Amino acid sequence: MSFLNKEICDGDNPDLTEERRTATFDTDRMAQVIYGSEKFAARRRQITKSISRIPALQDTKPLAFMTREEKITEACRELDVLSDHWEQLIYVNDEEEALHLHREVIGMEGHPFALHETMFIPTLVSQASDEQQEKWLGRARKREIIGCYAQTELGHGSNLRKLETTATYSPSTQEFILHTPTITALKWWPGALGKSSNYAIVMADLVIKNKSYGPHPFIVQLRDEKTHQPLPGITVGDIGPKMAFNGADNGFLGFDHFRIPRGNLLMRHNRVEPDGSYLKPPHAKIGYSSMVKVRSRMAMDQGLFMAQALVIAVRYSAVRRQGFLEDKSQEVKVLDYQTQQHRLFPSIARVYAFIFCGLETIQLYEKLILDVNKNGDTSGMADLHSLTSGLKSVVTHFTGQGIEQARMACGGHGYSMASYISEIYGVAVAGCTYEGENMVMLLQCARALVKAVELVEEGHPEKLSPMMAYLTKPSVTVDLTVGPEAYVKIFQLIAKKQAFKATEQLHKFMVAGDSRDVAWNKSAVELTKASRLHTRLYILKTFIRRVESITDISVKAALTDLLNLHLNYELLDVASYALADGIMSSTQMDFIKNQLYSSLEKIRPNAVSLMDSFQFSDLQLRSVLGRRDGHVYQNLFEWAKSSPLNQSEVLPSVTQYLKPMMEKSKL
Ligand SMILES: CC/C=C\C/C=C\C/C=C\CCCC(=O)SCCNC(=O)CCNC(=O)[C@H](O)C(C)(C)COP(=O)(O)OP(=O)(O)OC[C@H]1O[C@@H](n2cnc3c(N)ncnc32)[C@H](O)[C@@H]1OP(=O)(O)O
Ligand SMILES: Cc1cc2nc3c(=O)[nH]c(=O)nc-3n(C[C@H](O)[C@H](O)[C@H](O)COP(=O)(O)OP(=O)(O)OC[C@H]3O[C@@H](n4cnc5c(N)ncnc54)[C@H](O)[C@@H]3O)c2cc1C
Repeated sequence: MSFLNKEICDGDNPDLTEERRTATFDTDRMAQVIYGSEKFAARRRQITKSISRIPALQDTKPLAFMTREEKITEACRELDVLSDHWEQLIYVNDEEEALHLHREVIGMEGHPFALHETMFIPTLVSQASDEQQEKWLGRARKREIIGCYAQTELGHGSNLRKLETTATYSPSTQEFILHTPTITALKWWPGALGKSSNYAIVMADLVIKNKSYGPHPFIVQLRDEKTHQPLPGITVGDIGPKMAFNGADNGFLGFDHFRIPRGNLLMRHNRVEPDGSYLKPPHAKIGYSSMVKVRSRMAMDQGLFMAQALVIAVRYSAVRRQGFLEDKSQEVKVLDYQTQQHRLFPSIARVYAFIFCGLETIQLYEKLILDVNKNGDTSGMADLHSLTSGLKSVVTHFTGQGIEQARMACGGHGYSMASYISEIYGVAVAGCTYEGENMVMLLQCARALVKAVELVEEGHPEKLSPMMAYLTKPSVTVDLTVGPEAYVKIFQLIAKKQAFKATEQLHKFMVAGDSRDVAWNKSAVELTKASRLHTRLYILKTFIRRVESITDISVKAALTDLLNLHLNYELLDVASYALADGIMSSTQMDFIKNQLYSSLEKIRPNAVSLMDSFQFSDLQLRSVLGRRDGHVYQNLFEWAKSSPLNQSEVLPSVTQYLKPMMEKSKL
């Protein structure tokens, strides 16, 4: 059976058209699975179409040829155009639609509202009291003010307990005095802080009567709403160019005894009364919820980053012809090489796997905030924290690897900014650092794992959360031909063994006299390994669950091929653990390899459509190499001709330096 990939156009490169015609599923139906519902997949297409009808958002100068200032100005111009059309384009206050709109129009290099949407508003939603929401949330949602999230300092990012910015309460004036006591206390890194934001959520150490209560969120006005000048007592600016994200003004911020009213401490969960008495929150880490929010989105967002790189690499691989197989009269598409498939297809599988996890964790966060805000129920916080800590670390690491492979899969043209892959890479790998450095977050996940192992060892397996239940599973011999569940069983055994080994090592050091912290550090590499395996098991199980739930037969069949590839690739990747512990035999290893190679062949005819299903417009992709029409050579030549260097035949640098130098050499 052949399904028409909906947007086949007569003028497209025939090599791509051929790929689209031979797909075995409908890309609109696949988009419904990717984006979680028929309704949202259709809304995305509708929004993309509406954007394409706004001339001021088309044909912008390529970002690769712009300076940082030009990028920032261009993002602001686009935001201004969008604000004139906002209500016609999306349902106001729909976060997913707003994200899609921004991704499409402004792209991934950053913009003044990036942190406003992802952290400033969510912090007001989760941390501000009803009265405070009344005062600020409406204004923020209407975009009358621009906010950011200022937590990290020059000297500390990971260890929040050592943040140095203080918010000292003065009962006589009922104000907090914000102060930056040292250079290392300067806020450093917050996105959109440098030049765009006029408000910030500032995380500062709450001090009352000389007692420190740890980091708390405050809403702080930074700039005059009319003039945009920094308020007296505030030093603020941009931290300079970065590896990527250069359309964003990540900033620094210092306070010189800057006073804010008592009502600016966000007080949904804790309070400071006028006399300075402090009311504790229901959970010590509730003030960290905005970080958990972003982490809960990261599997989805990183999946979409990797998807963009793979759309480019897979389309290009289907039009790039080089070398011969059997037929010596025509060169083959490089996508037909097994090595090219092995380079790209496991990442395609991971993209789908990450996105399915993201769909789940985004919902888990929403449920958690409802539970906390409506019923004061914080019981889900620990599990979501450990899950999202592991997940953000694993997905960002593999996304970086996948994007780099996509770049190499495009040969020389992958290295050109025309492919846009380097920018996607730069933006995506920032995720290994922001929202918790990956090692630090893997160790957070390990805390929960060790606790769970200790419960099993102490004879309390009934106290384990469902995610940890596999730690009680007995060793069994597994027949891999049975299907996905057999792979899960082996993965569970591997993950369980590593969790117990790492915990055993930790305990051994403690028994030998080390403090828990020192023993923890001596076991840290083994602990992070346990966290990775635990998280990869979760990803694998989510993938299986999602595929099982699909009703469209052809979509399910295509995703089953991808799932099989994922199962075999993941198991092969961790096979050293399984072999060392005698969980798998070398015969089983050979079986997995053969399964993997045959999965590559099965996926090959659907590769282009599996990536087309993400329905990224050319505007969003910003890749000359990955455009939907597949006319890569013409498009590359036009792009190169448009380079500012090619706008004159002889550059001033030649007239000024090279010519005189060559003349001198003649003498
Ligand atoms: C187009 C562009 C697209 C997308 C991008 C756009 C915008 C986004 C871009 C960038 C955004 C980036 C924003 C940021 O980076 S904001 C700054 C983020 N910073 C961090 O993440 C800091 C990381 N550090 C921490 O989170 C913490 O310091 C810590 C490592 C978790 C340790 O905290 P600490 O207070 O010292 O606690 P511990 O003593 O280690 O643990 C005590 C106890 O508490 C548990 N815990 C910790 N955190 C939480 C939590 N959030 N929820 C629930 N429980 C938590 C911890 O596990 C431990 O529990 P035990 O039972 O083991 O005792
Ligand atoms: C693009 C980008 C955007 C950002 N946006 C924001 C923002 O909007 N708001 C904001 O507040 N911040 C933001 N940040 C800052 C970011 O959250 C921090 O940089 C991040 O949390 C890492 O902290 P750090 O820089 O202190 O790293 P460090 O902790 O100094 O990490 C350095 C090394 O030390 C290791 N290390 C540190 N602690 C431990 C430990 N306990 N055990 C083992 N190893 C350890 C790490 O693994 C790492 O290898 C952004 C950063 C980037 C890159």
